[in-house]
Amino acid sequence: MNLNDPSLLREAALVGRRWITAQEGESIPVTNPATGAILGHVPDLGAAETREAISVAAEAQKDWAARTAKERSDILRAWFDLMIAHRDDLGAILTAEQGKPLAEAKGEITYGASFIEWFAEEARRVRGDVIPGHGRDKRIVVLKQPIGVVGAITPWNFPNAMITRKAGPALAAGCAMVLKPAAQTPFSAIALAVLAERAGLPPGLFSVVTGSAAEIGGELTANPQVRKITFTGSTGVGAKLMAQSAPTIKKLGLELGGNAPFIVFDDADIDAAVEGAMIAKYRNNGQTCVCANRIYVQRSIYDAFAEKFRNAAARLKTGDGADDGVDVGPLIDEKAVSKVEEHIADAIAKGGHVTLGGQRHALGRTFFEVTVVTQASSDMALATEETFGPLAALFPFDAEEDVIRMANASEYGLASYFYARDHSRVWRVAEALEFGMVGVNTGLISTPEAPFGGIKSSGLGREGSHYGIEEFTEIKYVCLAVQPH
Ligand SMILES: NC(=O)c1ccc[n+]([C@@H]2O[C@H](COP(=O)([O-])OP(=O)(O)OC[C@H]3O[C@@H](n4cnc5c(N)ncnc54)[C@H](O)[C@@H]3O)[C@@H](O)[C@H]2O)c1
Ligand SMILES: O=C[C@H](O)CS(=O)(=O)O
Repeated sequence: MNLNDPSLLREAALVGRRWITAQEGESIPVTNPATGAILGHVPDLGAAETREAISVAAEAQKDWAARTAKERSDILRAWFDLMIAHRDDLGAILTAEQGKPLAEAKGEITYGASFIEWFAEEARRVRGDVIPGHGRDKRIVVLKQPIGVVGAITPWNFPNAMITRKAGPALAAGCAMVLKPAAQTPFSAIALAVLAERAGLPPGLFSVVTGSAAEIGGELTANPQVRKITFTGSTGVGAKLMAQSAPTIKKLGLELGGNAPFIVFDDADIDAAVEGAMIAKYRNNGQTCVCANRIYVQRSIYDAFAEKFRNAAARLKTGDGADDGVDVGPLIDEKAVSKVEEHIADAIAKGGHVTLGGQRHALGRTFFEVTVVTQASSDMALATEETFGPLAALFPFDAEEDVIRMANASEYGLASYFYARDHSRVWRVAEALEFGMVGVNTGLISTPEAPFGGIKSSGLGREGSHYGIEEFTEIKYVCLAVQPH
């Protein structure tokens, strides 16, 4: 990996005010999923270091909260500027440890940095209220105050943006954060901490603790000094962390699994729908929480859509994300490959037809062919389980009410998409879909300006938008008795 600034790839964890290097004790190798090469090592830390990070964070947060919003905003802005200035290096590190194509990785850096930029602005707009009193001698004031120390746990699929989407609002609100990144992609998180220090973020406010997920997560969820847990990852782990947080009544932010329906109605622009479905399906090799897991196409246009979609998918190039012209990288690990294989085999057994791909890629390792299955049906595993890979399943449907029922028949409620041009249908379907987010005539909806999040088993709370910073504040009601003169 050729970096302009090699110091960004640091084999160390940041625990409070001190860096602990991988050489100082037990360490964990980090590998490139495309080549299997070991990129470096990070320390294998646990509960003791997590406790230290929490304690230092609690102390540092007091002064940070006492600063003006402008002071916090200026430091966040400086962090944003450094992320953009080092975009190429951050992208190279991300591709090396996560596998996505370099262009997509650089895109994630821009997207991730935009949350720091957005919340540098929002920092100055956290407002309370003055409410008319319930008596002539009473005044009601509502204060918005930072919640305090935040525990954060993030996934490997967006190892930069899933962190900044939390750290941005938390720090802007005046909180401190102790982060456990995914074991597969720690270097992206560590590079963010290096740049945060350079931006002038006070020591102790942002820790990156690498090591045992169970031990670090156990301490974050049990320690009473941690007042909020913000988690992005699978629904199963989210539920476990929710239970672990219950004894200390922590505020929760959960960004969990999805199973997005992508619906193409007979009045849609088919070419636009194909373009949107390609993005919604194959971005990050199908490894996003908002991927189109189920593509429903109205029967009268099914064959035309299926042919166009297959031809577009066939043009995607699979390979090492560091190589030019690659559209789709490797899957993160063998477990991910097995999940895709299981969903394909199950679909075939239940009447599905593989019209493209369907096998492990000739490149070996965890590369998998871009795959399209037609004649998909609701009894297939992929209809209810998150595939998290390059498998597109096309379901035919007849009536609008049928596809709404099928789309909503899921434990998940994160993202959904549909293409239609009749404005009454657009309103009817957008209101009927039971999801936190609806893309209408677009397959890409994620942006810091909008509230990202889901309902049902897809989580609690929202990240991004002006709603996002509220998640890191507490409301305090002050009742003032004022004696008449
Ligand atoms: N809703 C969203 O915004 C969003 C975004 C990205 C990914 N996801 C979801 O994340 C999943 C894929 O990511 P993943 O495989 O990293 O998920 P995961 O739940 O396996 O891991 C997520 C994080 O939790 C940690 N973790 C795992 N077990 C833990 C435990 N017992 N205690 C504490 N921490 C623990 C992992 O080390 C990792 O850092 C998919 O379901 C995807 O939909 C959701
Ligand atoms: O995987 C889920 C992320 O939230 C993806 S994105 O925010 O849509 O880029």
